[in-house]
Amino acid sequence: MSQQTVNGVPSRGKVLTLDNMNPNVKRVEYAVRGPIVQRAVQIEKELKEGVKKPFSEVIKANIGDAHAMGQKPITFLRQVLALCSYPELLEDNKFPEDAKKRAKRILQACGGHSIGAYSASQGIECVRQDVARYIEKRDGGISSNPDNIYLSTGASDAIVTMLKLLVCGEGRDRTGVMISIPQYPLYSAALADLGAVQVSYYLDEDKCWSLDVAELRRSLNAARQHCNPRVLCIINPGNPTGTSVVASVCEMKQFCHFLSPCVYQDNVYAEGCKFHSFKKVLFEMGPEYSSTVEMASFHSTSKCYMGECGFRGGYMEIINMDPEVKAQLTKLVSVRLCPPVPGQALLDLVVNPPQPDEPSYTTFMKERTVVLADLAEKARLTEQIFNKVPGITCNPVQGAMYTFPRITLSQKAIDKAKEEGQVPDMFYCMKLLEEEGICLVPGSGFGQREGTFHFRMTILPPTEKLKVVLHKISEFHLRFTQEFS
Ligand SMILES: Cc1ncc(COP(=O)(O)O)c(C=O)c1O
Repeated sequence: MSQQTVNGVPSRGKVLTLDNMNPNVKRVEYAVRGPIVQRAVQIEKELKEGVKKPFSEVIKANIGDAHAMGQKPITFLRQVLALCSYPELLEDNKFPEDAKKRAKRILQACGGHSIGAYSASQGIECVRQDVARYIEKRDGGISSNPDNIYLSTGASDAIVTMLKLLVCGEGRDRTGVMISIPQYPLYSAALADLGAVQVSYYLDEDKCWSLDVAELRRSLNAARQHCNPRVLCIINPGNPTGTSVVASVCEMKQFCHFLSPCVYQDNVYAEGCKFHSFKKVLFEMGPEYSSTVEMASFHSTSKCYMGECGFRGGYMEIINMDPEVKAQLTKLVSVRLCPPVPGQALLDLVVNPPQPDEPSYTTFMKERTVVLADLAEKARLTEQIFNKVPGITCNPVQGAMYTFPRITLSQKAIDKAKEEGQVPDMFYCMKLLEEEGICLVPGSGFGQREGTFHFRMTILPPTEKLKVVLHKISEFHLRFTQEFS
């Protein structure tokens, strides 16, 4: 047999091929940056090259990235980070004294007094102390131990670390992790990567995407037939559904572990709705729960009013974890040395913002309030505009920074999508992208009930731009419906 050559040199077959690579990695899917986003990037390049399109820019409403959508950084956060990054600025009198004080405190806590040095693997001690104090204040005085706080590279890293710790067993003993449908695809992707069993429970779209305990029980009982469901994950407030989960958590004791990502804890807009931490709920349920339910909750610098997702700051708090397992967790996080130190510094400012007697307080509060008030207004506008369109049904955006409206697609549209080799909502979103330059994520990337179709859109674009986006989607929907009627 003749040997293949490349430029005259005999070529050796690849050692790593699709057939022999880790099969779990091939099962990983992450719609938020999937094929639709790749096409959006390609269209942006085509626009730059002068290709004529019916629009002049691509609006990427596919991801919760506030700064990419034009949100300005909060002054105090960036002042302290600038001072930490370039301590010579501590001599500059343009910086307020409280920002300097904070920067000095953080620098002193850093190895070598520089944010360029590694920190302890669990995170800088004084930052963990500040996180614990923040949690105590948030939860009305329920104590939090800095030893139970682990700083992380955004929330994603901590969530994956916790899942790693939890997954074990083979066959029917394999760990099952209950996640909501729709869900944020980090969870399904991490479960696929780790070879864990995804156990889906459905949120009730007709009741504003609420969590139904009977559905949790159904899903748990069904899962027991084929795996070992040990973990319940509840995203609160929800992504992609934009709803604020107010759940009865009496069922929680059935689970060995409870994961509570609450990266949107400041993003609650609906009147009468308030963020409830599950830790607080546990303590309100009494010591039978608060001293036994093993729980990990997660927060991040990526969302809320700061939107500083590029800094990759975050933390997790664990409660009731077996001390020997905790030692394993500490060992596991030490393998990646430490989370980014600038992200830790930023997190410190988020959990310990300027106080009323400090010079930066007024500006800080003004900037924070404007961002959150704008988001609340955009949440309201989104629901209002979409619900005027026949064929789009949009639940109130009570929290987080997304809407997940239901779209009615005709059989003709569904058949056409099939002909094109696409799932129907991908077909819809691709067509929207090609015709209007708006990039959304198809609902199928988050999971949805069979026969229903949705898309996820962030409400982050500036208000005037958001209005244009909402109207363009509305007009597109009417055109699409007519084309496939
Ligand atoms: C529910 C949920 N968990 C985790 C994350 C990850 O956030 P981070 O940027 O902190 O890794 C996100 C980001 O969108 C999210 O929506």
